[in-house]
Amino acid sequence: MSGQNGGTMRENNSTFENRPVTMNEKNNLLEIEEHMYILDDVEKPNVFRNMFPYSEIPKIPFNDRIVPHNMPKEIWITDTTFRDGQQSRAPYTTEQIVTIYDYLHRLGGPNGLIRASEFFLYSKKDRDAVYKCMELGYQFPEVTSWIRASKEDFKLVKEIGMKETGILVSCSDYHIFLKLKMTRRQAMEHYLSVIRECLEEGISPRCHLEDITRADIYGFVVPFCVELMKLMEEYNIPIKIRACDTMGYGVNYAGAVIPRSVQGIIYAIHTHAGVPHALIEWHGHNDFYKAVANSTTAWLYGCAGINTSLFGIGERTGNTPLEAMVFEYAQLKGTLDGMDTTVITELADYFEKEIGYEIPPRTPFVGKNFNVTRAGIHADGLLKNEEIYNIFDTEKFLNRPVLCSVSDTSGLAGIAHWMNTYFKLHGDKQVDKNSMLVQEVKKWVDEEYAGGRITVLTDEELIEQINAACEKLNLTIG
Ligand SMILES: CC(C)C(=O)C(=O)O
Repeated sequence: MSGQNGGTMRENNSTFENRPVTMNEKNNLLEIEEHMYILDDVEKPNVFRNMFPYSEIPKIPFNDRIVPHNMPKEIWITDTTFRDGQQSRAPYTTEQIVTIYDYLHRLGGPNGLIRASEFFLYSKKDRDAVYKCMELGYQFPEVTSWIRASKEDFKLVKEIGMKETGILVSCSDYHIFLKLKMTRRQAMEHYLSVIRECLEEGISPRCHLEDITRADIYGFVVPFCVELMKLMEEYNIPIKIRACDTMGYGVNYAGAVIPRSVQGIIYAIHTHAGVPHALIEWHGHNDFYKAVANSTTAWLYGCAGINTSLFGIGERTGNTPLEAMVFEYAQLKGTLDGMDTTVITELADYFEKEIGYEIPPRTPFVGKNFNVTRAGIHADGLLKNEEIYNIFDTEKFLNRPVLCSVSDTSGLAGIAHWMNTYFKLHGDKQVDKNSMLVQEVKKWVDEEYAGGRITVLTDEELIEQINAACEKLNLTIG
């Protein structure tokens, strides 16, 4: 596998066929590699019109270069709820930030799988939240910052006692030429000087390579990362590379062309720029519904950290949802490694009740309906064995027992299942779909819909009808 690029491809065709590589050859090769990825200081921006025609829907070209799987031994999640998340909504109060941070700590478990979170430092309120979170004394999530890239702000980060800060280093020509009005060389020199200032303060920079899925990977991103790795060696301070799929253009299809190929980008950063797995992070957006799949792909191809935000709240269509990556982690690794998934339900309740954020009902893992089955025929299956229509034991992992909502299509089985779940009836206490009680309630349900109702029945209505039926039949429930 060598550099795969649209316009400015430089390939390494050197091979050492069927014989051991000598030390000299290895050193030569390393030198060649380093010089192969020199900055391509183009005169005009490369906006990849073949992929992004703007007046047409973006296109996904393929060159069928296959990237090998290369999942790091250790992978983790990082959080941007208080940065990208807050950019897209009304700011959280200091108290809300501290409460959410505390939940994140519990969710991440003793192994700190929610490794870090990033905070604004702009206002007093922002800084108060940081102080309060730091006072909790948790190792994880590490409290990191997001600042304007200036000497004063680096000093502020240091004064507060933080080790790491995010710095914006936009890398596509859309940003370099069209927004910053710079050439690639000017942008690179500017970024490197800012990062040097940060290192001079002893702060570890996390470089946010904005818009990487529209950037010239071998003409700018790799040469820039090679320079960053040299700075890292010079200062002996870790430099993180955050690959930001700002517009959600990344795709995870095998053989797709960079800069859209997630695996191609991660491969280039790790193999050709020499960035260690632990220092590569992926930050996705969901504009094309791909935030989760792309993030998992980034893990699979060499990225250790996936940056996420709670419930995917972030700019436009949002970021990779944190809770989704918890379950992706468990599926890839075969273990939760100590993460407490029930905290996800507590967080969802907190967001709805305390923050007033309405979680769309069909949202996986947290929406009101995520494990609610409506159709009668499905409910019948659930009643026989809940595994048939539930993704996993949602009661155990999320404190959310599988539910069957009652509507005109629920049938007797749906009503019986609703009662058993709602009243937590187990064993011989359970009601049967053929019982008098269920039949009596069904009569009322049928009348409701025969009268033209089109909405599902609420819990309160059902409880009222069940109580009335129990009284009529001289029964008690449970
Ligand atoms: C502003 C940058 C860092 C970002 O969040 C993104 O690229 O999505």
